[in-house]
Amino acid sequence: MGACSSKHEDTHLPVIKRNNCTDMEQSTKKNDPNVARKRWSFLALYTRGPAYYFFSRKSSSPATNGKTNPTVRRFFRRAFQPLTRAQHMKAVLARRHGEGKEGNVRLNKSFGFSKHIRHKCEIGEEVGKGHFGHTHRAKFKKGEHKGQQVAVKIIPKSKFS
Ligand SMILES: Nc1ncnc2c1ncn2[C@@H]1O[C@H](COP(=O)(O)OP(=O)(O)OP(=O)(O)O)[C@@H](O)[C@H]1O
Repeated sequence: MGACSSKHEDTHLPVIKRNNCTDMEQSTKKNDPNVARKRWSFLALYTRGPAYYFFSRKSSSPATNGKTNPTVRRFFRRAFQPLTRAQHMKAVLARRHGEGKEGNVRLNKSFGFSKHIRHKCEIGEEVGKGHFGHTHRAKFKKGEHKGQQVAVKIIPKSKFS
């Protein structure tokens, strides 16, 4: 009827009319999202799951009333706290010694020399610096290694806590 008008009538092109609308109008109605939504609204199963709202950044859950949940975001942004220097050192040593698979690893402090190393060695100048300590040139004063030049790495006790 009068509600459906077409440009084709002006240009005298053949127009096939069906249900008072042209084919062109039928196709535009098909592409209209409102029409499509109405048509499929009876399917209650066609809804987004909670995982969609949980993981998508742009959309927000209807439960939060359009507002984002900062706690959830913060949780996902930083899943693990960064290791402290001591924890890092423990992890490195555990990996080096092939431990860590059991879970609870204890740091082995039985290596190296006691604080009386200066009685045994003559400690010279610093030759380098590592992550955890500094390395010095040293020479044994007594014992089976007397006269031998070595490099001694000094790790402060604070790094072991
Ligand atoms: N035997 C050596 N002779 C000469 N220089 C050395 C010797 N051992 C270490 N150094 C010097 O000391 C620096 C630091 O050595 P270190 O072993 O502490 O390094 P690192 O393993 O990287 O340290 P970290 O394990 O603490 O991260 C080296 O870069 C090197 O220049």
